[in-house]
Amino acid sequence: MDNTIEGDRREIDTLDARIIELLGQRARVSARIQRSRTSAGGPRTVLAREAEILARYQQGLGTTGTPLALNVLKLCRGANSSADSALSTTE
Ligand SMILES: O=C(O)C(=O)C[C@]1(C(=O)O)C=C[C@@H](O)C=C1
Repeated sequence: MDNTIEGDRREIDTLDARIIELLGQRARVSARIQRSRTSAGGPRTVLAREAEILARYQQGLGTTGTPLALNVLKLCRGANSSADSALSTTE
């Protein structure tokens, strides 16, 4: 029983590490888009695009998908700041 729980926890830890890595990767791609748009004089955020993303998370994960998507977007908007060292590793 304990062995099964320990094994499953190791699997969860591995999955969480992958999710964190993917979120960092997403944030770096998002920062690239935002930099490109703002350096051309555009806005940092595009609400229509964010609405598409919210809808996709909700479709895939149900109502919990919405706050999750909002936090993913928040993370990715913040990744543009040079003070954010946790996400600033190169791709
Ligand atoms: O798709 C874009 O245009 C982005 O800038 C990326 C992104 C995102 O992280 O998904 C970030 C900010 C925008 O408000 C919309 C979406």
